[in-house]
Parts: sequence; C-alpha cells; structure tokens
Amino acid sequence: MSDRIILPPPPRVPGLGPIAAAALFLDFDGTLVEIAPRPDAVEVPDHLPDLLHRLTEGLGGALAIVSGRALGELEQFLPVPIPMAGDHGATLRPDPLQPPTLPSLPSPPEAWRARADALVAKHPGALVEDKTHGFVIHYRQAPELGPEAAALLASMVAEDPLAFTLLEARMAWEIRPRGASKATAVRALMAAAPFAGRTPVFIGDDVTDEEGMDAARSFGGQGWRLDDMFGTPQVLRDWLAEAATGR
Ligand SMILES: O=P(O)(O)OC[C@H]1O[C@H](O[C@H]2O[C@H](CO)[C@@H](O)[C@H](O)[C@H]2O)[C@H](O)[C@@H](O)[C@@H]1O
Repeated sequence: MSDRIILPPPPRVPGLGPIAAAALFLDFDGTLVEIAPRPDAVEVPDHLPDLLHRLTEGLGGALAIVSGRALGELEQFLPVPIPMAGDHGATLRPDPLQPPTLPSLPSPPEAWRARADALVAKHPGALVEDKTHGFVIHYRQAPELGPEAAALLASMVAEDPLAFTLLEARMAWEIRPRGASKATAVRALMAAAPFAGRTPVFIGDDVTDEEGMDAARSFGGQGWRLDDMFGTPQVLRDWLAEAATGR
C-alpha cells in the first residue's frame, strides 16, 4: 500500500492547513451518507465504497469506519476490505482480512427488549433495532415517542448502571454496554500499525462521535464535526474524492 495522501484543509476552515501522515476515522450515518427515514433506507452512493478503498490504500491502510451500526450492516453498505469498528466500538475489525475481535461485554436482559417492543408497538412507525450488546428505539417516524422512549430506557439502565449506559442518537435512544465506545475503538486502532504514530482525524456528525473526536485529539489529532467543517455528507464525499487524488 502506498502512503501518498496528504489531507487537504476542510472547505469551511481553509486556514487549517494540510495534514500529512494522517489516520482517518469516519462515522457512517449522517456523515458519509445522508440521514434516511429508517436505518434500512440509507442510500450509499455507487462510487463511495471504491472511493473509501482507494483512500485507505493511499493512506497506507490508515482509514477506518467507526460507527454505531453493527459490523454486518456496515459490511453490506460498504462491501470493501477496509478497517471497521461497529456497535460503537464493541466490534473491531482492524484487519479486513481477519475475523473481527469481540471484547467481552454484557448484553441486556431479554425482558428489557420485550418492554421496548411493547412500547414501540403502541407507536406506528417507531422501531427497535438490535445491536450485538444492546438495542435502539428509533422514533424518527413517531416523534411523540421520544420522551417516553428515553424514560423507559433510562429506567432499565438504572437497574444495572455499572453494566449499561444510555446513549442519545439522532431521533433514537440506545442502550449500550459500558466499556465500549468510539473512543475505545480509536484507541485500540491507534495502538498498532498502520494507525500507530499517525495524526488521527475523526469526522462525525453526532453526539455519539464526540468521544471518538476527543480520543483523536488525545493523540495530537483532530475531531471535526461535519456541520462545522463540511456542512453536508455530499461536501465531505467531494473532499474525500479530492484527497484520494493525492494532489
Ligand atoms: O455511528 P453512526 O454510523 O453515525 O450510526 C449512528 C446510528 O445510525 C443509525 O441511525 C441513524 O440513522 C438512520 C438512517 O439514516 C436514521 O433513520 C436514524 O434516525 C438515526 O438515528 C443506525 O440505525 C444506528 O444503529 C446507529 O447507531
């Protein structure tokens, strides 16, 4: 793999200067692709998988998708051999040719999931999404459910606060095990080649990305919010395409 890409400044902050020897950490939903009405309705532009593959090669392998999505879903949306971390860092696949590593983490009791199902059943359009070690209540199609979903999941986490935490996402509430986050994913990836020693740049759109951004900063790198630096996923994709040319 070559190592020829120098990241250009983001379009909204041109004074930032180019970044050589970068390691790029990219969030998926709302960052690489536009938010859709449902998790399964996301549209991935045809050119995006190949673009990410070329970028990864040009960065000497140091690009990873770091997402709240389950790894299997990421692999379907982006069927290219690049490093990935799914489930908010609970599933790591640093080497795309090796099986993922699954840190030992708790999973919520079945009864919690059943209570979430019962609530969602009363709100047409809402849905529950399963994760390897948790689940999400999505209320984008049933906005009135937001506060009740938050209260229900908060009451569950209060039953076992050492094992689980509540995460607010975009029109969604999620139960996640403690011990995994986008920060743990960045730290694990930065511990070894090809990421170690590079300048990490984490790009995300959501409150769930803040931990990944902070982790990147702790390695002397940068955490960029999509809104501040690019504005939209389309502008980010254009910037990635410019970076991939290596000029
Ligand atoms: O870490 P990310 O890659 O940003 O993933 C965060 C969550 O994204 C998905 O939900 C969000 O996107 C959906 C599709 O655009 C949207 O319908 C939903 O309202 C958003 O919350 C995904 O379903 C979750 O599993 C991810 O954790």
